[in-house]
Amino acid sequence: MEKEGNNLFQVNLKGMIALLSEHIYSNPNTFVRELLQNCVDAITALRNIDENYKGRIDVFLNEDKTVVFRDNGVGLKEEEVYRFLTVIGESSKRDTPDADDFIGRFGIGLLSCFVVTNEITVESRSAMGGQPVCWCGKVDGTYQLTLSDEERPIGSQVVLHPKGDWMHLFEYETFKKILVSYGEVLPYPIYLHYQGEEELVNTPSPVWLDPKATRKELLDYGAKVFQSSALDAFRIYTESGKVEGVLYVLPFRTQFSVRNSHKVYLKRMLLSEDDCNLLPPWAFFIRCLVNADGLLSTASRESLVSNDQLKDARKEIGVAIKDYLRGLVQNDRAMFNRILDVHHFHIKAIASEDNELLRLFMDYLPFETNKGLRGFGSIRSASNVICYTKNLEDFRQVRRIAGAQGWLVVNAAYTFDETLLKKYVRLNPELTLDEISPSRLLEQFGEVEANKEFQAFEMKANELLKRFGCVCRLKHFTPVDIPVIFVAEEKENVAKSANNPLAAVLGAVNTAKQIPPTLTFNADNEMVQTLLQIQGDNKLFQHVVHILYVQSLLQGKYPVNSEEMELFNRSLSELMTSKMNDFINFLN
Ligand SMILES: Nc1ncnc2c1ncn2[C@@H]1O[C@H](COP(=O)(O)OP(=O)(O)OP(=O)(O)O)[C@@H](O)[C@H]1O
Repeated sequence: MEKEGNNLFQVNLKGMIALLSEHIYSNPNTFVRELLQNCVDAITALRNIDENYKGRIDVFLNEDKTVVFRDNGVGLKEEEVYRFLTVIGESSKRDTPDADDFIGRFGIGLLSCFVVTNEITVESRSAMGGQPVCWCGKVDGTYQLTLSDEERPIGSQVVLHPKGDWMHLFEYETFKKILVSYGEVLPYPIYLHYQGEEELVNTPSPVWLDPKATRKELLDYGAKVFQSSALDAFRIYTESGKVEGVLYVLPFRTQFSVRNSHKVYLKRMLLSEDDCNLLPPWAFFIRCLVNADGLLSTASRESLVSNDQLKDARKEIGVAIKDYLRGLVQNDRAMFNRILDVHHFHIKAIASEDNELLRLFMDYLPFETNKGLRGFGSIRSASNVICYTKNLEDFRQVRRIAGAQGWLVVNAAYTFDETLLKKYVRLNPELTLDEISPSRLLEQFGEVEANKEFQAFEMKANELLKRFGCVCRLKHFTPVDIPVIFVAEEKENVAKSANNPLAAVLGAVNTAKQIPPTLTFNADNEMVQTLLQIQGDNKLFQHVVHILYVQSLLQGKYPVNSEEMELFNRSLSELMTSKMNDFINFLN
């Protein structure tokens, strides 16, 4: 039966604590971050009243296996303990005018301690007066609160009794490493106390947040932090999200799919070793070491909330990277070339979506041509007509012949290359693009005169290669040292390899032919001229045609099927045997 009125949900406190403490924080070290952060926030609250107040954090790894985080911050009064420590989700940092100054805001961070302890004790004395308080919360959801008349300094200390399973986290070296990783650049000094010794473990003013730091200082710092030196380093600052720090240019080629390691801090607390979506998707050649004072973290504090501010910050970072590259082109060409050497693929990606950078970078971008790797500047200074092939197959086929015709041909098969060429030519009307294909190339070859000898030659050669679907032609072309050239459009190329079942299927689907596979004999080549003279000797003629055919397939990197290979081997061995017999006969 339905009851009237608004009813309250019941909460299983124990389950809730387990959920929040064990599942929202994926890493057992998280409690160090949460406790440090509470210390920092408490000091910040006091500094908002007195800006000259000197905060400090002391962490004790005690002999009795207790761990203490102590701060000289604002502390808590009795009623604040009731309000903020006994209610899950309540936070003193959320609904205040200076909320933006604090790292915490969800009111659940302290619960992360329950991953490593069954009991949390908070001893505190408020800077705002009142008696010192001692609150002890247990993992079963119960707590005790006592007031004390004892003298205590202003501030708070949190005491944990680590659970057996997690004792290894409290070994000196391990614990110090965790403390340093989270607290390294927090704005107040952190002292670690162990066996009667005290050591400062952080650098409240790190060089990478110093606007006056030199390039060398930034590079040295990056090399230490990431254990890998960078090609270059430059500082950035964004209005949106107040992101400040250093971007490093990676010294090695990166894949679009590979994740690099970064360091992203939020209000000086380490947030993630991922870029947290601060970098634009094309900036894979960049590693970031940044602090964001104006962005929000998710509750697990392992990534940034994906909001408009983050989007705008990412845009500003994109602009900063482009500005940096633009500055190099104008003032430090040597560095730009070093970066291009390693990251030209990414730089091409940037130029392909930004006309201004395209104009600026294009002359320096490398393209593969039939005359080796060339900067676009050298390609366009050779001719206003930019010849290019769309795919690698076409490029392989045309490269040598085109070279002999004096053409410079760009292989635009790589990602971005064709887009870059087309965009750049659109921006520069004095240039034109000319797509070269094997069939276009064949059209350039000179016709032979229509005499009977030539026609008979073509007919006989055609007859021999008909079974491979290959047409034979006799033409004039350069260079003269090439006796034959085989040209087939890509689809033909696939269909040709009939011994491969997959190729046969594909061939059946791709029936649209552009040009038939054609073996063109060079009428200006010495061997072909000799071949023309032995048309009468059928065997010898056959062998040479077969060998030239298979050789041209191999040279053009076409697939050669087993029938073709067998023919090649047989022709070659018969030719050699007959030549040796001729020699023996000659000797006798
Ligand atoms: N060292 C401290 N000094 C003063 N107050 C503290 C201290 N530690 C905790 N508190 C109080 O306890 C509250 C709850 O702390 P808790 O760490 O659970 O959440 P939070 O810091 O407010 O938010 P978040 O969950 O985002 O970290 C705080 O809002 C603060 O009022």
